[in-house]
Amino acid sequence: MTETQRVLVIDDEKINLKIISDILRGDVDVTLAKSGSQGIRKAIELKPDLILLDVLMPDMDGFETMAILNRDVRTCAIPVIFITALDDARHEEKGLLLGASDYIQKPFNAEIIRARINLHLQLSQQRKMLERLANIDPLTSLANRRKYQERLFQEWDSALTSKSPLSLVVMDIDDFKQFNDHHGHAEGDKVLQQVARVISSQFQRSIDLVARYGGEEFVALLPNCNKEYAMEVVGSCAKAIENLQHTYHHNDKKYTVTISSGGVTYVPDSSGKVEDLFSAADKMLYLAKQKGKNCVLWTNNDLLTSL
Ligand SMILES: Nc1nc2c(ncn2[C@@H]2O[C@H](COP(=O)(O)OP(=O)(O)OP(=O)(O)O)[C@@H](O)[C@H]2O)c(=O)[nH]1
Repeated sequence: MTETQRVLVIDDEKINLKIISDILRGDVDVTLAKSGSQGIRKAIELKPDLILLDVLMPDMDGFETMAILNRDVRTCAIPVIFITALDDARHEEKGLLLGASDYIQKPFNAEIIRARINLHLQLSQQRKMLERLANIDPLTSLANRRKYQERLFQEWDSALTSKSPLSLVVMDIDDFKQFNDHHGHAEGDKVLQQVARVISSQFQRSIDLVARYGGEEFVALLPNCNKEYAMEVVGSCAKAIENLQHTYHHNDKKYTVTISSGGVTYVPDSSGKVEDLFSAADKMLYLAKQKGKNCVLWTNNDLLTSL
């Protein structure tokens, strides 16, 4: 089922807001704002698929509003269509140069408005689909490494500002080569999918990011999260994965699929480097494997600062 798309209309004249919402009603969700500042607030809050923005408004005009929307990471990707007067070529040009996707002219022509808006909503949908494809691992539907890297930098900066602990854990399936050799790659894929589902169901805070780092390795990035909570969740993941009871025999010994994990909790400061966070967790993972696998090892600031 496709979601109804949302269009935000920003115009100081009530009559224009009414005409446009009458034209669009039924096809899309319409949200109205009667000033630039109100429009910016609603754009941040509702993340519309498209914004229609009047050029001439008192206080903050359309160009200023667009410049603020462009500077904010939460709104800069939302396409904007300027509303201009029919004979206003200079404003059209300035709007397009600022990055507007298109313009519609007053007095309004219902058919042209519908056609233009439908076109831009289609483009917006395609762009979102491409964005999803670029950020999601196709086998497990988890975020991919690219998405994880992007979030890591954002969360590092934000933890640096708020001086809050950032936890990172790397989880790796034990002896997965043996499992593949015994059951075949297709069964191995199914295990990866199940493990991914288990891991993402255990990390329940909406701010946490779980991603497939590559191969049989997963990462979880936990903003504002202390070591105790992070270790508890990772422990639950490990138990739930063992309980899946994927077993096989190798050299007359029975094996069950398990994971080893390495984690770090760190309050970023200017002396630390974001890359060292992963290195510290990965080092813990390495030690967990050395220790005999199926266990969790964790570190904190000390290791990170000595890397
Ligand atoms: N089925 C399947 N296997 C994968 C995928 N990606 C990586 N692998 C396999 O994961 C295995 C990883 O092997 P190793 O790096 O030797 O690690 P391991 O056998 O898990 O050993 P330890 O990490 O030391 O516990 C290899 O056999 C890869 O082929 C995948 O997408 N699907």
